[in-house]
Amino acid sequence: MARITLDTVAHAYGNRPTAPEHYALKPLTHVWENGGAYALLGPSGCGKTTLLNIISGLITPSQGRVLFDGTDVTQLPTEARNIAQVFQFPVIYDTMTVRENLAFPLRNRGVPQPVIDRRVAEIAEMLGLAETLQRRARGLTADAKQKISLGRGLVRPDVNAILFDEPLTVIDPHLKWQLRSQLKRLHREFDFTMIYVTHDQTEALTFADTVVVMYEGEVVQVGTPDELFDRPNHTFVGYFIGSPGMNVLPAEVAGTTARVGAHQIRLAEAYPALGKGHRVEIGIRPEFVRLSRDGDGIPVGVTRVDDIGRLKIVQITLDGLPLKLVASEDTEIPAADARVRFQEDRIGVFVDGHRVSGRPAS
Ligand SMILES: Nc1ncnc2c1ncn2[C@@H]1O[C@H](COP(=O)(O)OP(=O)(O)OP(=O)(O)O)[C@@H](O)[C@H]1O
Repeated sequence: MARITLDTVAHAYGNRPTAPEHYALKPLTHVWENGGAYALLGPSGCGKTTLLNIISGLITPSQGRVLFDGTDVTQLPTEARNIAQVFQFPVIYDTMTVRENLAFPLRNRGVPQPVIDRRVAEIAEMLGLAETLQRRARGLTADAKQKISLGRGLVRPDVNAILFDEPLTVIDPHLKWQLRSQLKRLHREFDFTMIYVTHDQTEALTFADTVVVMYEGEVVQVGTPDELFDRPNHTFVGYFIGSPGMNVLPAEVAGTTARVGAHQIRLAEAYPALGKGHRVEIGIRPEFVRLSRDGDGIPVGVTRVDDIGRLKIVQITLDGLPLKLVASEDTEIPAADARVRFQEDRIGVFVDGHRVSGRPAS
């Protein structure tokens, strides 16, 4: 296991990057702590695989350094980094048995046979492959083949890190849930440094202790699932994490007031006058928008109500701007003259997508 440091690492696939948008990965400094369970989360094309490949050595970054426990490995190939990788699609030997496939990474390193046998049995048991150990991989289902791939990634106990690139994409949804929990358990048991790439927030939030959120080649926030929910640093994080995502409204902000259309919304903190050539927005999660009962609050139109069991998701418009709120199942949703309140201390202020901090209101 190793502590992996990325020191102002950036990457452009073209030869002569001249503008920030030429970079698939914009400059990033980050430390992946020894034994951490990380998810790298973001939409398609945001640079997740590029970042993972820089760590594994499949890509040499255009700039910056990669350090494993303080040693510069930037120019070292994958084989020299002692990293295990699991890809989206099975990487296995079809003509070998399941046992031979699982044993391969250990045999390759000259691990003694009794240790191989023990470790293969342990991993096979954990992944539900014990019954198929004698079978050739060729005839197995896509699910089973990907499980073998996972097993090959997990079988070596001495790796610096295990990198997973969307490893459950081809797996049946029922099995997905099960495998995710098993990976989590395995992390607790063996304390591997694991980095798990996904564009699925459920997958990221259930697997990881720390989630690294990427957007357009940039890491926009690193935090625990709770931090990402409670205090998104970027409107994208607010929108991407949570279901439904955070409401984002264009606003004019000065002092403790946000003006949205014709309405004034009180903020818990004070801000200097923001704007002038920048995009100013406020963000509030649907969980913190409440229907007002006392005839006070901001008038909204209700456009749709979805019952999702114990909760209702209510779609509303505020001066034509679409918004969502979450209410409990027994909440009466008024057909007309609805008004809402925003929970002040849950409103974030964002300039050009990035959260800005206010000062305590006097
Ligand atoms: N070999 C390459 N040559 C040129 N551009 C590339 C190459 N690989 C990736 N890119 C570009 O770099 C950007 C980031 O791609 P990357 O594969 O890292 O994103 P991702 O978040 O992993 O996406 P996905 O989830 O779709 O795999 C994209 O714009 C992509 O088109």
